[in-house]
Amino acid sequence: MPLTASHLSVLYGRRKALTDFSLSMEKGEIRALIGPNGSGKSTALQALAGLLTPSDGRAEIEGVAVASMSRRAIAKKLAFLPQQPTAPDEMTIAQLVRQGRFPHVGLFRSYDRKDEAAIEWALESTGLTRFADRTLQELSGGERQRAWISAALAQEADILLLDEPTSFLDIGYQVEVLDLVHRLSRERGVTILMAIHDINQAIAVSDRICLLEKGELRFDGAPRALAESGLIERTFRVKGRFVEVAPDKPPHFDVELTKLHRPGS
Ligand SMILES: Nc1ncnc2c1ncn2[C@@H]1O[C@H](COP(=O)(O)OP(=O)(O)OP(=O)(O)O)[C@@H](O)[C@H]1O
Repeated sequence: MPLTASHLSVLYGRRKALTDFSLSMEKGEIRALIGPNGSGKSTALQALAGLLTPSDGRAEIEGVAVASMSRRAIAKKLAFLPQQPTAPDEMTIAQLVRQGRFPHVGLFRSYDRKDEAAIEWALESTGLTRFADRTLQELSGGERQRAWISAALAQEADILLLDEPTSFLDIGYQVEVLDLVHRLSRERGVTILMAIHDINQAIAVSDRICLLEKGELRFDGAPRALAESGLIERTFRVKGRFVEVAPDKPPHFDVELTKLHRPGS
C-alpha cells in the first residue's frame, strides 16, 4: 500500500483536530477528502505528510512509518501542496519549480537531463512554460496556484497530497487541474489524496471519498454510496438532492439555492 494511516489523532494544545483517522490507499487511486470548514482535512494531510506529530496512531508510506523517515526521504515519495504555500515574491516560476525538484538532486550534484526533463514536463503540464521567467508577485492568484502545482509535479513523487488545489482557479483551470490529476493517476500510477470543497468535482474525479466532520471520519467509500447516504445534506446542513445525469455518469448534487434568488435583482 503506498499510503496508510492507522488511528491517527492530532491535538492542537488540548483541542482535538483529528481523532482516530484511518485510511488505506491503493496505488494509482484518487481519493477526495471532504468536510465542513475546520473538520480536520488539512490536519489529516499534514499528519500524513509528516509535518505534524500525531498524538496517537501512525502514518506509513509503503509500509515505512513516516515518523521514522527524513524530510528528504519523504519528499522523494510524497509531494504535498498546502493550502497557502509561501515563497519569496521575487522568486521566478522557473526557480520555484526547480526547487520542487530539489529532493532528487540534493546538495552534492547538479541538475541532470532527467531533472531538466521533469521540470519542463511540470511547467508544460500546468501551462506555465511561457511564464517561467515571471516572478511570483507578477502572477494572479490562479497562476500562482498553478506554479505551486507545477513545483509539486517536478518532484515526480508517487504520492500527491493536495490541499484544495482548485480553490483560486477559474472554472477552465479547475477542470484542467482535475483532468491533470486524473491523468497522473491513470497514466503514471500516482496515488492522489486531495482536500476539496466542491462535492461534484470530488464525485466526478475520485475513486473513493472520505468525509470528515469535527475531526472524525464519518464516511469512506465510493462516490455513489456517499450520494445515496444522505450525509451531504446532514453534514453541511443544506437542502439539495442528487440527480442522475446519465446511467454511466456520476450523480450530480444539486444544492437548493432558490431561497437566495431575488427576482429582478
Ligand atoms: N495551528 C493550529 N493551532 C490550533 N488549532 C488549529 C491549528 N490549525 C487548525 N486548527 C484547528 O483544528 C481544526 C481543524 O482544522 P483544519 O485546518 O484541519 O480544518 P479543514 O477541514 O482543513 O478546514 P478548511 O476547510 O477551513 O480548510 C479546526 O478547529 C481549526 O480551528
